[in-house]
Amino acid sequence: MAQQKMIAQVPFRYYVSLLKTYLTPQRFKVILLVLLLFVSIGLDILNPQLLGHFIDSVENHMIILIPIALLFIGLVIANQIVTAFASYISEDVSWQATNALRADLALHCLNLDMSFHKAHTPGELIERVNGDIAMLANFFSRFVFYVLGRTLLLIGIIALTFSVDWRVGLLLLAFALLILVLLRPLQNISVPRFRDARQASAALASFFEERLSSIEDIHSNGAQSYVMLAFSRLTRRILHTARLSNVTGRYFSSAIEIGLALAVAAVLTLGAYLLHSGQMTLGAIYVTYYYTTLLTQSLYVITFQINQMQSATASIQRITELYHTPNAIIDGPDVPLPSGPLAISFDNASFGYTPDKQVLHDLSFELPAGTTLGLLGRTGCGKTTLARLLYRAYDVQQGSVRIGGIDIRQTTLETLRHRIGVVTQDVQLFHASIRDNLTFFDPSISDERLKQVICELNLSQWYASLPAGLDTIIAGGGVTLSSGEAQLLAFARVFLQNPDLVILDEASSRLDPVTEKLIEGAIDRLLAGRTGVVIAHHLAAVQSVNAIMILEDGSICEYGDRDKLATDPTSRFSHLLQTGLAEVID
Ligand SMILES: Nc1ncnc2c1ncn2[C@@H]1O[C@H](COP(=O)(O)OP(=O)(O)OP(=O)(O)O)[C@@H](O)[C@H]1O
Repeated sequence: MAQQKMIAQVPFRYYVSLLKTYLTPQRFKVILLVLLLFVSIGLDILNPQLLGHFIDSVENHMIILIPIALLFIGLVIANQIVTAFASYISEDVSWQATNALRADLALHCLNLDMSFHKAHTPGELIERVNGDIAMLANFFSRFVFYVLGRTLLLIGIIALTFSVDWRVGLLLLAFALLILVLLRPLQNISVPRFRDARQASAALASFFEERLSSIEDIHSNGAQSYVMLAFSRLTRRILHTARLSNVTGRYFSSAIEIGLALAVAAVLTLGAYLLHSGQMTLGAIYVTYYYTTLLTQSLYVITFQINQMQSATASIQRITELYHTPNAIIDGPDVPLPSGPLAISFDNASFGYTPDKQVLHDLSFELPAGTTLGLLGRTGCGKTTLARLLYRAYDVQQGSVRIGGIDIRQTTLETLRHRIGVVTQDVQLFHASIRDNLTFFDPSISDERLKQVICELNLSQWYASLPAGLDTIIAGGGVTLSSGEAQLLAFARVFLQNPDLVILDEASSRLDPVTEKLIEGAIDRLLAGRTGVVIAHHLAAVQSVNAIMILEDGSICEYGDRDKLATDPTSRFSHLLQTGLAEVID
């Protein structure tokens, strides 16, 4: 219902602004295209006149028949060349515009906040950025240029027939208006059908993407048949909606065909009457007949393109919706953060993912710059959530979070995230080379720097075993990394970024004892001279931190200097040290 409301609200000026934004950079090509269209329209109108002359000259001026015929053939060939050139430019302009829009939308999606991404599956967004935008290519090329061109042709034809005989002109004008008026209600029937069809296809893409990403669970549970059941339900919906939308589209061509038959009959009857009364020549009747079919063809093209536009309309509506989805995390005025390690402070900060459930309650603490905090607590107590607030994956609902003394809402996301390095529990690797996985496709980082970081992480031996060094392709058919190795790569990424605040979320939990030992020293080096937050389930991971915080149900249960807490027999931390973290916390 909300969607329906939104759809009804896409204003005409949005189409204009879309065209203006994406066609202005290509204005010279657009001007050339318009000129070519004019030439082509002129030729379309001129050619039947030649044929009329030809027919009228058959009886008396045989001598000029051959030149007329040759000129006619020449103009037809010229028209075809002009049309081919125009269609090349039109496709070029439309795909350039479409790709520019695609890039803008992709960037918008990448920048949208985490709550948006939790609510929309990647499959759904891929369908928007790919499927819906492909629909728009039609709008940019065929609709704009063909419809505009054909409309001009239509006006030209009607003006010319008026000059031949005002009664014929009036008849064609009435016919064109009638068809255009009839199309309006048909359009209202089609738009929702097209939209449903696109939505059904987006739902399938989203479903399949989600299932493929959990393929391991599906295999291990033998759940293929259940997946296929849901799959066939979705494909049935596609069948139903696509059938309905395509059949609705047929109404247009049927209306046009019937209209053409009526118009030709009316024009020929009128022509016969005028011929008999000596007011019209046979050639003029032929020209009128030709114009009637040309006019009908143009109406057909216009309505067919409007028909196509219906799908573009549905796409535009869905793209508009996505494009105007505001980012919940808004850049501040870019108050600069101090250089060097960054202090952290939470002031009465509260947060919940949903309004009905608060996850962190009224947190207040300060962590001086250059010190490291070990964050402990039961599963689900809010450790990861606290870390997410630091890099503004989400914003607090009450209170504030300050980094380097600055409220993080006063900085920009770029500034903030540039200064923070994060290693999360789930390391995402791309199907790309080790180099690209380390640098996030940034070519300015040299191979020497990468090798230096690999060496610092004591990964030289592992690196030597890679078949193609930094060019080794990982994931998606390439070299498969263990989760430990993947985490080591994530460490290397943070090393390269050289941040002033480092967050390690369960960073060592997946490492086997040997690998863990391997990078222990590297972690110390990574945290040295920086502020650090280490979320851990292992007490070993918080051995060298300066401060300890224990969270319980989203509140601070204990916070203080690690050594002091360790030696205070009444502290929760010293109790953990004696009993072992696993029994008490997990
Ligand atoms: N994206 C999310 N949307 C809604 N609720 C969430 C989301 N992420 C976490 N939660 C909920 O918030 C609470 C705190 O989760 P959080 O991941 O911060 O805990 P944690 O202490 O890091 O747990 P763990 O030790 O298992 O990683 C949990 O109840 C969890 O279900």
